[in-house]
Amino acid sequence: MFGAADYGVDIQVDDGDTERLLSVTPDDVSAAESLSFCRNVFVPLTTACRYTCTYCTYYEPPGQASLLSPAEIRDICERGADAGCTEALFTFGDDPDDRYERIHGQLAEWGHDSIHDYLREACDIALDCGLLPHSNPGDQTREQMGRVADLNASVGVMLETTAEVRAHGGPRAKEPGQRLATIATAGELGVPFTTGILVGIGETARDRAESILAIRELHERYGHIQEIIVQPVSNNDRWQQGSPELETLRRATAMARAGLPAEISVQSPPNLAPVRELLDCGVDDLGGVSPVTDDHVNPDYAWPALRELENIAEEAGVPLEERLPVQDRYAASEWLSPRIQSAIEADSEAGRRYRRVLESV
Ligand SMILES: O=c1nc2n(C[C@H](O)[C@H](O)[C@H](O)CO)c3cc(O)ccc3cc-2c(=O)[nH]1
Ligand SMILES: C[C@H]1O[C@@H](n2cnc3c(N)ncnc32)[C@H](O)[C@@H]1O
Ligand code: MET
Ligand code: SF4
Repeated sequence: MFGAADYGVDIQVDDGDTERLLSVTPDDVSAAESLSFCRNVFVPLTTACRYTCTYCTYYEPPGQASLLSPAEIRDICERGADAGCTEALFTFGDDPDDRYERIHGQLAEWGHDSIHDYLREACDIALDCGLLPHSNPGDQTREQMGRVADLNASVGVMLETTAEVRAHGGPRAKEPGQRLATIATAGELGVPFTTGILVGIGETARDRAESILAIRELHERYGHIQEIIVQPVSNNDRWQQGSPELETLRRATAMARAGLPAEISVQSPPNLAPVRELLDCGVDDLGGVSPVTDDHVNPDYAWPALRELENIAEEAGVPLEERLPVQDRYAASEWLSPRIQSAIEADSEAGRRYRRVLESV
């Protein structure tokens, strides 16, 4: 349990008063009544990336970066569909800049003038294989997101933090302003959205509170945030500064739960976080878990088997529920394009699989 600690963070407001904007006490947060997860395949479209985040081993420099071919995308998606998955997760490097001539040349050869134009084809392949696309291409302009919105069940980008941190520094720095703009764009376009905070990259507790409040504000404006991931940064060959302490993660998770409306799920990734020790802080989702592919962003951290997720839920005394990459409350409304809606409703093997997942909860 929480102990006596007050999880609050003082935020100094403009007029000089100190206001407790995000003050969390044990009474504000309790364990969720169920745990959900989504069966997915991870499709790493390209390892090219305009940024160089210091904790990330995913991106590769221009001479080495790769691009999956349409045949490779289809192969991953078919394996996913065969394993009962419902989601194709397109997570890849942020919009490769002009240093990546080779990648742009390859895209041009395949008839695409941008990575988003190619993502559109990739989503089409996933749908054709019976998977619902969830794309996480990092920062996007309105035009880029608009290019792929109708072929995605949901879209996501980790806010990570509103703070300027050294981990994002250097000549090609990820900027919080641009991340927030991407989340706002999704709201304007009416796209169900996943975001999250990355804990332990040099941000303070106050920065985490501000990040959560920024997400809340955008959700209040657009109503499009379906879940927030509270993700601990993990050690790898490029990042050896360690992961956050359990207590830090507990505070961050509790703060997310208490600071956001109940309809927003709080996700803890079971391959990166000690989920069992976070459940009483309000976690209700275990995110996308793959029976088929690695977590290509954190390849040293294997997905737990379904049996392990069942154990976690059983020990907590709550049901484990499979979900689609879009939350039920967006599923049958104006939030989804006709193409995605008809994929869910289709009288096909995939449509029946989606409805089984929807009806199981
Ligand atoms: O398998 C993963 N899924 C990741 N997901 C997918 C997530 O686990 C769920 O599959 C989605 O929430 C859709 O239901 C992300 C989704 C986002 O929108 C933003 C970031 C991530 C990060 C990961 C990730 O590192 N690994
Ligand atoms: C897919 C998401 O994974 C996160 N990400 C990138 N590198 C790491 C790491 N070492 N540990 C945890 N998360 C990471 C980024 O925030 C990205 O948005
Ligand atoms: C591989 S990282 C995930 C997608 C994107 N490059 C981001 O940082 O948000
Ligand atoms: S975390 Fe995403 S944006 Fe940062 S370097 Fe890795 S792939 Fe690029």
